[in-house]
Amino acid sequence: MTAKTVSVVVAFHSGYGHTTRMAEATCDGAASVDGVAAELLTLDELTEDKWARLDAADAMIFGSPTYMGSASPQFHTFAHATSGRWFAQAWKDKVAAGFTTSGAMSGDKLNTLQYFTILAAQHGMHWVNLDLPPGTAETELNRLGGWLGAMGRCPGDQGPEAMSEADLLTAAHLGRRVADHALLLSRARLSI
Ligand SMILES: Cc1cc2nc3c(=O)[nH]c(=O)nc-3n(C[C@H](O)[C@H](O)[C@H](O)COP(=O)(O)O)c2cc1C
Repeated sequence: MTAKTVSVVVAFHSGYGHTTRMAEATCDGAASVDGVAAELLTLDELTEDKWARLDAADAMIFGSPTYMGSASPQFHTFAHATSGRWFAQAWKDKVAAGFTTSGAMSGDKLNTLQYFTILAAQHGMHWVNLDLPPGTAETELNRLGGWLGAMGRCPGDQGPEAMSEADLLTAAHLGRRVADHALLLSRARLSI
């Protein structure tokens, strides 16, 4: 039996490029796993082709900046537009995970990640958390200490080039973890 290539789609919105950097790191992490094809999918404009790529994915990693304590309006528009797929439970048993960026240290990022988990749960998806203990130094993975997903933080007066390397490595770790889980699930299905 030939092993199937598992597909991971990083579905994200970014207003000013900070979340794009997290998305790229997440995608690179997922793509580094053998047997996995990973791609970026921006949610600014939702085309039929993008919906088809999401429908075909084994795993989706949701990404958005935290705006006003939640995901961005563009991400919310995407989430609402999935309601037809929710009605048909078309994404049931796909793997899901998420990441977000903010300007403040907390910035209420947790609320954005919780919003993603509820979206995934409504679709019957399997949420993959971040299995990293909180970092104890600015340079350590998961320095912001989240468990639900990857968090990035960049002060409001700095551009995307100032994103923390530790946060980008944390995002890459999440990408690899999601890819590993999607592979496991895919192989388990093939062996049934
Ligand atoms: C409309 C708006 C609302 C924001 N709300 C928050 C917030 O609630 N908490 C926070 O820490 N930062 C907030 N920020 C800062 C962004 O989260 C931060 O700059 C982030 O890195 C932007 O990511 P992006 O470049 O991908 O859009 C807000 C920024 C904007 C433009």
